[in-house]
Amino acid sequence: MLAVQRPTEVPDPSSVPSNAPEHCPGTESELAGKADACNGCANQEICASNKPKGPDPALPFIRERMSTVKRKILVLSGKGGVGKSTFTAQLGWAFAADEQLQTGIMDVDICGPSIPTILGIAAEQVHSSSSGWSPVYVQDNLGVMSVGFMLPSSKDAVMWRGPKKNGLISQFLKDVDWGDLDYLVVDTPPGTSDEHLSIVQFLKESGIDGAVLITTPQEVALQDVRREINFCKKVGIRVLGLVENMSGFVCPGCKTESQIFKPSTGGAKRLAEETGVEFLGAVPLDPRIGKSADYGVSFLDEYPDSPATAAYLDIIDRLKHILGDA
Ligand SMILES: Nc1ncnc2c1ncn2[C@@H]1O[C@H](COP(=O)(O)OP(=O)(O)OP(=O)(O)O)[C@@H](O)[C@H]1O
Repeated sequence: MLAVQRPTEVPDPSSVPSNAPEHCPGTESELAGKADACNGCANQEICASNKPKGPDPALPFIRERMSTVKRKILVLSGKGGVGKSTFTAQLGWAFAADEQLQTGIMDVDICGPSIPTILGIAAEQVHSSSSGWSPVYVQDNLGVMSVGFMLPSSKDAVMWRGPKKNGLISQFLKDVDWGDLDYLVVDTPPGTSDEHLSIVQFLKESGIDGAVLITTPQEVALQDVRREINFCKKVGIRVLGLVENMSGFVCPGCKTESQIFKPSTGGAKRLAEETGVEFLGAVPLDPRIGKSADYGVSFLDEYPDSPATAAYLDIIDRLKHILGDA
């Protein structure tokens, strides 16, 4: 009779993928891919491959690189297309509006890296030197590293499996010469996938200050954001707050606000109250946000008097307070 292989130790939560079966031993365990619980799991083949177990050799280099970064913030969303990259870009621009602050944006949305386009640097290339890869600079104090810079064309999608994504994220964290940064904002893919687990695993020692969660008011998006909140709890990331995006339409002519995506269940504010998460604020739907992103210009600078700019700045202010930076 075959011996039943059950993990005897509690796995590190950051090594348990979100789609893992019950009793998953964790990707770092000696039993990864080989325990009974692994049978039928989508990740079994990767886990059972002979990749060396134990601490990743990149960790000391990442720790060294990250030692000059004061704050590391993740931007997460349950669903795609809710405005996560747009928010990341506005956050970067708003931080960089203070000339004293150095900000970096790391775009690990491997399937849809839109940050270079939104920031108007899609045609740029990454250069490497003896001290590592240089970020592409939007302005002196706002640097960007994105998988988008590695693609032959912005239309090319990357279809990489877990280990390759893991390798790229490790390289972004250890080989990019960010220099001294006040803020490193990480734009992640929607949902909770390999990229999220990699980030958590690689930054565990250096510390993540927290995550900002983006959603739209619809119930389908809110349901998915609940999963993100649970993920953050599971892997021990502080949720800095929840942002509701595209939360009402302000007519540029008459300034009347109408609810395009009417929340049927109380929206993000109610969800925040229910889950004990801070509600950071709501950004209205404004077609000029999409236009600014297409032209790669800062919406905050282009439309300083718009309700959406006021909302973004309010949210960012609140975020700074929560971080203890204001
Ligand atoms: N408040 C807003 N008003 C109007 N348009 C918006 C707003 N926020 C974002 N958008 C537009 O919505 C679209 C999706 O935004 P974005 O790419 O930031 O979403 P995302 O969540 O990062 O998507 P993905 O997960 O697919 O990368 C873009 O065209 C963007 O310009």
